[in-house]
Formats: sequence, structure tokens, C-alpha cells
Amino acid sequence: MIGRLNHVAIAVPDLSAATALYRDTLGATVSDPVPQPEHGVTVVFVELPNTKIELLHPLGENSPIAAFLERNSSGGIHHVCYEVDDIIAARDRLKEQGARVLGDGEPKIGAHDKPVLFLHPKDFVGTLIELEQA
Ligand SMILES: C[C@@H](C(=O)O)C(=O)SCCNC(=O)CCNC(=O)[C@H](O)C(C)(C)COP(=O)(O)OP(=O)(O)OC[C@H]1O[C@@H](n2cnc3c(N)ncnc32)[C@H](O)[C@@H]1OP(=O)(O)O
Ligand SMILES: [Co+2]
Repeated sequence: MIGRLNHVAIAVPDLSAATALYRDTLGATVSDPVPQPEHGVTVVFVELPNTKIELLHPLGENSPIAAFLERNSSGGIHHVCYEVDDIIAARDRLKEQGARVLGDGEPKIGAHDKPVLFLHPKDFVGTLIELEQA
């Protein structure tokens, strides 16, 4: 069911410092910061030849990454995003199998203008999973 790795997301305490690290030290192509108010984060995209890295920083009062950054004060890998062909079929199959789909279970439009859903990290060996419709 899951297909390509779309991105790996890293939560960071200082977005401009993390962007400079990826651009200047690691020599990657990075985007400008893109606010995603629906998701409570600001995102910088790092383009790699075979995938993307998302640098995430909290946005607004109730950011879903705030508690994670409190626990991981220097930042850390926050989620991986896998592509699926049909996000509703994937969601229904996962729910049947007992996995917890986060939020209200309805896909939101993600950073790449495609529907996304998140799966509880405790149901997937300690890793938060994002599904994105390809
Ligand atoms: C823009 C978009 C896109 O790419 O299109 C994005 O990515 S938006 C990316 C931001 N959006 C999201 O992440 C949306 C989905 N995420 C969420 O709803 C939340 O982050 C949760 C996954 C529910 C976790 O929230 P929070 O940390 O406040 O809950 P909590 O403190 O009760 O944590 C419950 C347990 O899960 C663990 N836990 C929390 N976040 C985790 C993570 N990212 N990876 C692995 N484990 C994690 C905690 O350590 C804790 O374990 P213990 O009990 O053992 O201590
Ligand atoms: Co993401």
C-alpha cells in the first residue's frame, strides 16, 4: 500500500539556523520559509535528488510539534511521510486494522497541496507517520 518516501521532517528550535546549516554547511537547495497555519508549523523544504527534508518550526498557540520540541530541545526527527495512491482507502484499511488516525480522521491539505493524514507513533514502532496522496 505505501509507496515512495515523500519526506523526512525534522523539528527545529531555530528555523533560520537550521536552514543555514542545510544550505551553507551541507550544501543543499532550500526554500524560503512557508507558513502552514492549518498545520501549526512553518516549513522550509530541503530538496534532495531522491527525496525532501522538511524543517519544521512551531507556528501559533497550539502547534502539534510544541511538546515534541520541549522534550527534544535541540530538535530531532519528527515524522516520515509515505505516498499512497488513495488516501481514503488507505485510511479505512488502517482503521480496520486498529491503527489510530490522528485528528478528526479527515485528510487536510498538506504542504504540497495534496491530502495528508497522520498515524499515531505508538502504533508504528515509535515513529509518527504522515500519509500523502500521490
Ligand atoms: C505541513 C505538513 C506536511 O508535511 O504536509 C506537516 O508535516 S505538519 C507536521 C505537524 N503536524 C503533526 O504532527 C500532526 C500530527 N501530530 C499530532 O497530532 C501530535 O504531534 C501527536 C503525534 C499526537 C503527539 O502530540 P504530543 O507530543 O502533544 O502528545 P503527547 O505528549 O501526548 O505524546 C504521546 C506520546 O507520543 C510520543 N510522541 C509524540 N510525538 C512524537 C513523534 N513525533 N515521534 C515519536 N513519538 C512521538 C510522546 O513522546 C509520547 O510518548 P510517551 O507517552 O512514551 O512519553
Ligand atoms: Co510532513
